[in-house]
Amino acid sequence: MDRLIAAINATQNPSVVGLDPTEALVPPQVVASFADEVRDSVETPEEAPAAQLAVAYFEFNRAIIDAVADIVPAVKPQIAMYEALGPAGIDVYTMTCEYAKQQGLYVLADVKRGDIGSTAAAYAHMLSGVAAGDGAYDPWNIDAVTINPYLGTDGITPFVDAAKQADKDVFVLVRTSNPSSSELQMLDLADGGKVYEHVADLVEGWGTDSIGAHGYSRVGAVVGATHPEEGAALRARMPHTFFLVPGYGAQGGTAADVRGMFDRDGSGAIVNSSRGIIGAWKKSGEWRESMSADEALELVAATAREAAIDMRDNLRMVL
Ligand SMILES: O=c1ccn([C@@H]2O[C@H](COP(=O)(O)O)[C@@H](O)[C@H]2O)c(=O)[nH]1
Repeated sequence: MDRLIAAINATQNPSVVGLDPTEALVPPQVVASFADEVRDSVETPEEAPAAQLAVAYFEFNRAIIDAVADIVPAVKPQIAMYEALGPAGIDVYTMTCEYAKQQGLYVLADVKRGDIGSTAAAYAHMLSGVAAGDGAYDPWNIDAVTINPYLGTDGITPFVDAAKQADKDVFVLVRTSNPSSSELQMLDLADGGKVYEHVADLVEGWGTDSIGAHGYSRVGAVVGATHPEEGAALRARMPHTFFLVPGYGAQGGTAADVRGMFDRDGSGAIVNSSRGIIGAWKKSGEWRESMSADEALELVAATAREAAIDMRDNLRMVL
């Protein structure tokens, strides 16, 4: 976690931009501008719409990354949006991660893996790469992954081991931001605690032997901005666990809501916003159907930067 904390300190900005493109979030003229190029490159006509969207996602992401790389420490590409497009989407996912790394950003792959140990070990190669001669082939260019703890310790250990080996990090779901999260996470345990509190204790334990120079381990926790009281209680309960805090903006979380998830020094957490930043162009009222694709991308970039600066300034105000 030390590299992430150093990047946060360098930008004085504990926020991460979520790269979650969807067809509705990319200006239509940007998608349309790739029609000819894609028609000539696909093997079957059926592949064309997904391939066209995938190329558009990359240009959209690139415009956003260029617009925010000097003011944010990290990006969080959400793999679901890319997987939905098949192989072309996966290619664009890896291209996006690589491009973000080249711009000096910490790349947090939101992939929410979780499986039995042997399969988790395969998934964990996303962090460690695969053996190639004397070295390793690492096509993903990421710094961290999100993981789901439902399968317990043997589903987590391969990721923690791979993170140690590759000097990377993991973030485990503890108290998620979604409305139904309480169905499981708030269940009472026989000893009087809640399920999410037990998961929190496991996560703190999984990190004990990887505590870095800033006092936080490689094993972080996902704690939703939509649960301010529980988030603050978790901060006290998990002194060595860095938090990834989604749910800011589009899901209703505010800077005041996340204040308690930071430590006394204003460290210990990074807050994500995806739609609030990458979809800011739609709310600006400045988009016109008559714009060219380049003009639309300029609007995307300018509004994303503005939204990222607003978020940074709002967080700074409460820290
Ligand atoms: O508890 C969780 C865990 C993950 N997420 C992910 O974060 C982003 C949030 O997107 P917004 O557009 O800012 O709402 C998205 O990728 C989720 O899958 C989460 O929201 N809550």
